[in-house]
Amino acid sequence: MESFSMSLQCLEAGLCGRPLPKDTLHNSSRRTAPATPASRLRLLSAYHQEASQAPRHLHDSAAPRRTSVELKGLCRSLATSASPEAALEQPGTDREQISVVMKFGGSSLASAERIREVASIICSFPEHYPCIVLSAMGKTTNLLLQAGAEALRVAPGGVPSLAPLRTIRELHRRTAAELGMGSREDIEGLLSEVQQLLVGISIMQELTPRAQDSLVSFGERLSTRLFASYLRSQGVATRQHDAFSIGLTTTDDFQNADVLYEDTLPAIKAALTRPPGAPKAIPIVTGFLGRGINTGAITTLGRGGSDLTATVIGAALGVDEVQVWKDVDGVLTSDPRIVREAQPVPLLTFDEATELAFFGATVLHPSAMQPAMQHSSLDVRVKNSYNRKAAGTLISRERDMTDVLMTSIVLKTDVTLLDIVSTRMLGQFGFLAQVFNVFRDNKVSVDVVATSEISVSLTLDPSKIWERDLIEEEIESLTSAFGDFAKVSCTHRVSIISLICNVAKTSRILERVFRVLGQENVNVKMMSQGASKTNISLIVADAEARNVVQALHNEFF
Ligand SMILES: Nc1ncnc2c1ncn2[C@@H]1O[C@H](COP(=O)(O)OP(=O)(O)O)[C@@H](O)[C@H]1O
Ligand SMILES: N[C@@H](CC(=O)OP(=O)(O)O)C(=O)O
Repeated sequence: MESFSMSLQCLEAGLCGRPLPKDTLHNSSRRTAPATPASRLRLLSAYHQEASQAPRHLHDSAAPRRTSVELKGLCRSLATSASPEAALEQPGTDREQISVVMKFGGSSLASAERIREVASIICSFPEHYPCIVLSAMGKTTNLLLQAGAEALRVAPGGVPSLAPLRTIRELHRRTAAELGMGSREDIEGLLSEVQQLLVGISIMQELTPRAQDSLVSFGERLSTRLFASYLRSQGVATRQHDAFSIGLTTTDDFQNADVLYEDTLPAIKAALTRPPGAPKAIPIVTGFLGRGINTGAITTLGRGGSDLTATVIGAALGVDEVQVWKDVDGVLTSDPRIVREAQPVPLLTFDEATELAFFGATVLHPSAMQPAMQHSSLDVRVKNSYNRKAAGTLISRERDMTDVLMTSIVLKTDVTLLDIVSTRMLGQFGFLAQVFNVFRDNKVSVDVVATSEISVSLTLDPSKIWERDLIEEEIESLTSAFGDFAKVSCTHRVSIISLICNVAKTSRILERVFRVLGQENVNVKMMSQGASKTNISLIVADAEARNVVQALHNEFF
């Protein structure tokens, strides 16, 4: 254990480790000219080669459970290339301020074994002073949501034995024990607080969006305390922060709050900037959570919102790179659950990543690129915590599109399609404005739109509908809101297939797309080319969608 403690201490002091090729991180403190896409590709492949020479157990997700003795070996193997003295001479080994934000999602934190792996990943970037953003462990957020729903169906006395609550309790206690930490007061305190909240929900027989956000916040509050304690037990100075206590301020839209950047960025910068001479500690910050500006209550940033927390913190601190560590080799050419042979995409622009996330690729939060695009000059790198050797995906402002045709194929299912036809004469003035006023007044988001002079076809964002328990009822009230100025027909269960592609080559792309659709005997209900110039959307029936995605993937990759 001592050796691992030492290595992590060295990491904290910026002394230890097998330095990765500096430029591969694209965030050295000595960054000079921005790397061109081609040079970044070369650097990515250099990193790939270098990393693949590391011991097998560093990247093999099937490797046996690592004991502390093995962990010692791992840290030693990371510290082979330089003596502390030599390492000191390298740039970035003695950072005064945070130089990188690293976010680890639930899948990277599913067990004690994964938590050890995350610690060793952090250890493998000795040239950086990291800020760590964590999601809840494994499926804890889903379990908390289930516990909330079940609390409404049981008497208060039945709450302590609710199955999801028991699973959460056991997971955190077992993990703490397996990490050698035994019973921890802070963890036990939060576990009893979450139980009290569930009892309250059961007594009130009410689960408001506000209470639900407080409820799910326990996932990240638990994981960050557990991880910070673990690193401390290994000799690394850490400081746990709840993002809502260090100034991450949002609107009061519970369950899907928007970050208020003017308030948030300076507050986070002040909270996480180390005063000169103060002892160094790695901040471990809750992802996903904020504080509502008017209510002062805990809010959440939408499912998968920890990616956004990471980029918000990165923008506040002015770092060059935010790394989001997942369970896949980067952003892939399609959802691997639909297309097994999907491949990593090495480079993406922020626009492409945003479209991809918005149209259904759950790998990134749809707003996560916003701080990078609007409030800083950072890049985002998607990496695999189960396979460090994989180069990952580098997301930046621009890339060379000369040779790009198709980048990724994304599927969003269970969408509702509305066809809205004017009942008035051709060329009716203000028809489109009237249509969109109805959506504004009903606060319903629209995904894909296609228009003619007297009709509009559009799809409704299923996540927004689901969050507000709309579905049938709300769609009915929405359609009646069109009154007598339009006739509305509604088709449920359609899918949006979004082709994230080089729209400058539309003719070549569509010629191949329609050939495939013809071969598959599939009829497209609607088509739209995004204003962002990175996306062509096709609307097809749900039942046909997965086959179409697979067939298009075969065609283009
Ligand atoms: N285009 C895509 N590229 C990569 N992963 C995708 C894509 N579309 C969907 N996914 C899914 O996203 C998952 C990773 O996102 P997520 O589970 O939110 O990670 P984390 O919880 O670690 O932040 C993958 O396991 C994969 O199943
Ligand atoms: N725990 C939250 C926030 C999050 O970002 O999670 P993940 O990084 O595991 O997708 C969720 O499940 O939505």
